[in-house]
Amino acid sequence: MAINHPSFGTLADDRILIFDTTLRDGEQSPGFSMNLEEKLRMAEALSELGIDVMEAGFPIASPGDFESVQSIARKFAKDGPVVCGLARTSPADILSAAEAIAPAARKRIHTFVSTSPLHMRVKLRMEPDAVLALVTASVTLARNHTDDVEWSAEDGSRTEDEFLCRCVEAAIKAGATTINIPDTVGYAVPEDLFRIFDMLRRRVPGADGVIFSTHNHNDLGLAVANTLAAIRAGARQVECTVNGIGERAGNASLEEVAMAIRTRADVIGQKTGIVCENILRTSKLLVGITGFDVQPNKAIVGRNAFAHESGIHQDGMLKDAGTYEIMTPESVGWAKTSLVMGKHSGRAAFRDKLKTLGYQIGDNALNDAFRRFKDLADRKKIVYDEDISALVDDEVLRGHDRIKLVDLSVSTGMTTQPTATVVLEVDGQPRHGVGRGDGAVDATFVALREAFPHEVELKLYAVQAVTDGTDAQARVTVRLAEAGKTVDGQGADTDTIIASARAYVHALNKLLLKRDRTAPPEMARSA
Ligand SMILES: CC(=O)SCCNC(=O)CCNC(=O)[C@H](O)C(C)(C)COP(=O)(O)OP(=O)(O)OC[C@H]1O[C@@H](n2cnc3c(N)ncnc32)[C@H](O)[C@@H]1OP(=O)(O)O
Ligand SMILES: CC(C)C(=O)C(=O)O
Ligand SMILES: [Mg+2]
Repeated sequence: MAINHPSFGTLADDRILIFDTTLRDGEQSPGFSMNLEEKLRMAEALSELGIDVMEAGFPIASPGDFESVQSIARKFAKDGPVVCGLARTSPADILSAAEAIAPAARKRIHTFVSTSPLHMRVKLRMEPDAVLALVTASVTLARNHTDDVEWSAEDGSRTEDEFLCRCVEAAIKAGATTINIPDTVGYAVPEDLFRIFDMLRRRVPGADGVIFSTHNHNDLGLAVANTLAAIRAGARQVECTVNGIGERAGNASLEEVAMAIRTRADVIGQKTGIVCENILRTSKLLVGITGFDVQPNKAIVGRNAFAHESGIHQDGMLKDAGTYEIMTPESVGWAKTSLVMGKHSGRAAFRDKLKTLGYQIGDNALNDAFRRFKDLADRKKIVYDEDISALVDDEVLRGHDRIKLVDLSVSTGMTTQPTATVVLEVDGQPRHGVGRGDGAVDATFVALREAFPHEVELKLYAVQAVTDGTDAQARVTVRLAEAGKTVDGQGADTDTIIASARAYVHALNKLLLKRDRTAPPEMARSA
């Protein structure tokens, strides 16, 4: 049945209201406090995200909280989401909330009290009848200040059915327009949520004229599942936070709830007003403000949420993204799917990556490059595009080399003279060389000269890290000069000495090519 609500008018049967409490319950996460300017920026982003109600804070909690709620209310003085302030049952709380939200075009007071036996006995130290009286008094007072009043049964999921029904009935009679049943301690399972909402909607007089709301904490990792169960039982408002932040293990995450509703509309049959394309940037804004990143595997907004590393998945993705993606990354604000290159990647993804990096290489070169890529991926946690470019440049450049570096070992230390042993293949024949030097690189170059005797001048030796981190590849440039001809050789590897040897051998090959072009054939092929 369509509900007529003071802030939303007639609410369509298939519309779920998103009540965002990032600025209130979310801010209750240890270390997540935001200052006024940060809250205003978040408020702007949340409004652009299309939330329906913004719980802007708990005005009685501190002068700072009061000021932020009031400033947010001023920001939405003409239009925007419903601005909500939280209040306990005491008149001081309710009056403070009323004053703070007053400037907003649409405003809500959210008043709550615990209804579970444990909370009433030990926390409030009150008899149930006294709590019931507070429900009526607090909602009545709140209604004197705004038509839009939400009442919450704190620890509602651990409240006895009979008493919960009496409290909800009292709140409705006193004028509450939204009834929220929180799973305050994240104890419930989806079956509990379905049962509670179904029970309340069937048993409480006046239940069909109000919006039921669900507010779930994630202590058992069930906040989103519980939220969906409540929707199935008729809840029309969902309380959630960006990135799922909130008290202890957090609240139901806004992005997960919104995308579950959208992606599984076939089962859930509802929709929200969330502008899903804005999800990622809102999440990133919160991360920037609080300094707390989301875990990489976080659904929707984690950096791996649309990243594929394993070869079989990457192959499927290249054939049809539907094979491994249930929603598009673009639909929540990501630029595109990322095929992450790592040790689980296969040839299909590697070929595709080369294509996007602008390489066109034949099958043999591709196979050689792929072998080196797998070897690199075994040694390096993340293989970046720059690593692949360095590796392919290295491989392509070596395609027709007469001299190939087959093996290199170096021993060095503070009290031993560095010694290098190299194995080369020159025109298909193995050559060995051993060299000692001032350092490991020097010894390597001496060993190379022994394996392939030549007279050249070393003009430049430069090392550069391809990416960050101690496992980054080094890109080495070696400049050699011979008889007025100068060549640059490049080599890349996670080991600087190997990269240096590769660069030297590359430069030597270039010199041989130059000799080939200028000398008669019989001379050119001699070392
Ligand atoms: C489930 C939730 O998320 S509820 C919201 C939780 N958020 C916060 O608590 C953040 C902001 N809180 C605060 O800044 C402070 O706790 C304040 C300003 C609200 C209160 O501070 P204080 O007056 O020093 O009280 P204190 O925090 O020590 O204890 C809370 C009091 O509120 C009472 N209380 C708790 N809930 C309610 C309620 N819904 N209605 C009336 N009283 C309540 C407690 O019984 C306790 O009263 P007591 O001091 O008589 O035992
Ligand atoms: C104040 C209420 C709604 C709350 O945050 C909870 O019970 O978790
Ligand atoms: Mg909460």
